[in-house]
Amino acid sequence: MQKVVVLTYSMRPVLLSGTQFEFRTMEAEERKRIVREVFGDSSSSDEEQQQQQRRRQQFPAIAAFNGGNSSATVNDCHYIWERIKEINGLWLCPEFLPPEHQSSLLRAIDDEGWFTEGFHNQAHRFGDLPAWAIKLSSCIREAAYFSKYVSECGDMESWDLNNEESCPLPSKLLWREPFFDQLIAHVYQPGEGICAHVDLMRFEDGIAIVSLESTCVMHFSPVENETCRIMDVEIQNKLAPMKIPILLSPGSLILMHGDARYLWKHEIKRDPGFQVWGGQELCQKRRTSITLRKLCPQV
Ligand SMILES: O=C(O)CCC(=O)C(=O)O
Ligand SMILES: [Fe+2]
Repeated sequence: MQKVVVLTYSMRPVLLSGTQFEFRTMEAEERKRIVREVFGDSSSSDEEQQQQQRRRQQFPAIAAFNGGNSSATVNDCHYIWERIKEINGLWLCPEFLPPEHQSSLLRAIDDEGWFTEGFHNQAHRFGDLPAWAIKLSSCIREAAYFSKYVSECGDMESWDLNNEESCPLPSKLLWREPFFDQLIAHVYQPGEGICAHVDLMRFEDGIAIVSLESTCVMHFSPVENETCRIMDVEIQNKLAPMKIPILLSPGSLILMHGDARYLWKHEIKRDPGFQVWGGQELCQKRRTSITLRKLCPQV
């Protein structure tokens, strides 16, 4: 029997078609050393190509999404993220899924038959996620791992393993298993949205939202708390209208953790006058979104 040792972040021995896979846990330092060994510290363009090839082999989720066609890898294994500077823990990847992946995702949702009755606009799934959602989760993990972002001074930066703030998700969330075990698919007709809320506390930190079809603006506003109540009126007035707009285009992904998940509400208001970007009212069509979260362990 062939025996393969896979270094991973959690202990999961499994047996797959005659091959025994033994998963061994790695400590953070060892992980860093291996990542350095595999990807190297510095790179010429040749080396960079080889690195990308190796990464593709290691993280085949994107390729698998498109029937094994590895040429479909987004941004050649580097995902460009925007850190929303006003909100700690909020990251946007505007071009997460290329159009062909968006279409296959919409087809997969359609095939589930959740929305065949026109009046259904939300479907929840707990526990074992459908195969397409598991692939999507892997793509999200890949995107968070192979991230580049535009720094304050406008330079393109890569994730610095020693600086969690430069990564769209802290490693303890990025490498948890399962990454997600709950999903909601929403379908919004023009004019429909979702009121301001913080996601329920029964879900862990680290939430992903993938947007499909019509572009929309999601607004983030701070949760009112004791500090707000005791602040003087002038400060309150300054804070009250504070709404941070984020443009969610088709194929985009947002990741929320920490403050963004617990201290800010998010909402989509599609009444006239609220869906404005660059001074222009957005044209509204049907919008679909997929929210992925992990349930807190039951006590
Ligand atoms: O549709 C969206 O983009 C937001 C969904 C959302 O906030 C949720 O499912 O909790
Ligand atoms: Fe939400």
